[in-house]
Amino acid sequence: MSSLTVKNVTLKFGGLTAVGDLSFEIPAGSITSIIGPNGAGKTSVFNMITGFYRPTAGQILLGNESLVGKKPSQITQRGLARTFQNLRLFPNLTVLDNVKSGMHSRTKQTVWGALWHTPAQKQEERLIEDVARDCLAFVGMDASRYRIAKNLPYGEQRYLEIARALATKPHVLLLDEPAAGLNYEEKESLIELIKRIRQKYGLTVLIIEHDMGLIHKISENVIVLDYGQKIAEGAPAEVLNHPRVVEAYLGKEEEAM
Ligand SMILES: Nc1ncnc2c1ncn2[C@@H]1O[C@H](COP(=O)(O)OP(=O)(O)OP(=O)(O)O)[C@@H](O)[C@H]1O
Repeated sequence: MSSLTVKNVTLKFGGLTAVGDLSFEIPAGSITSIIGPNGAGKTSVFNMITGFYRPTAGQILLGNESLVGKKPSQITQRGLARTFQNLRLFPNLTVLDNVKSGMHSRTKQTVWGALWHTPAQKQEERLIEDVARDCLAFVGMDASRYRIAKNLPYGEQRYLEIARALATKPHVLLLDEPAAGLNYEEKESLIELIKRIRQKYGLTVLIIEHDMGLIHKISENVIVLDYGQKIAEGAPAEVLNHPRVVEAYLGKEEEAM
């Protein structure tokens, strides 16, 4: 397993610096949260790690390998998987097909094999189905596998995105606001699920969240961004009471009032 390193990373959109000279290291096997007020640059960081945006400057490394310049699919192949703030499911496909759709960047299927249904292709399809069902069972959704994704309750759609990410067999799982829109009980189950994921798959988890209760309960390390800069990092108890962090959040609330 490899650590994930963000080194002096900057991202500019024209004159706007969304992320400025940001550095941090996520130890392999840890659960880390990235927090910060709206517009602080959290999703931009995820988008750079997963190849959706290319940093204007700096390095992003998985172990010793640079991820900068690689496409999202190449980054998935290297073992990083993510979920999105706004769900990106295929709404009209079944739950099972949604999970299988995430796995093709990790399979060896050729176009000919897929067209002619060769024995090797059939065997691979069976394997894909087994892995997809295992991941669904793990998040408690195997019984819903033939339901159409858009008909699921919102909380289950969020779990489905997690199952789809897990099916790519990642080493690093990035969750973008996984608790958004969930009620208290659903959030408590999510905390248990994330802990079980780390325990079972031994992977590194990086979470963007606004829910302080969840951050407190789950994170070993918290990184705080404001205006694209890191303003604090450390254990949740100390970071969440840090004067600059309190000021960043309260300042934003006052501006919004
Ligand atoms: N594609 C883009 N083009 C131009 N500006 C962008 C783009 N994506 C993000 N930004 C800007 O970069 C800054 C950081 O945005 P980002 O979405 O990363 O913040 P965030 O911390 O994830 O916010 P939120 O909590 O609201 O999701 C914001 O000022 C945003 O408007």
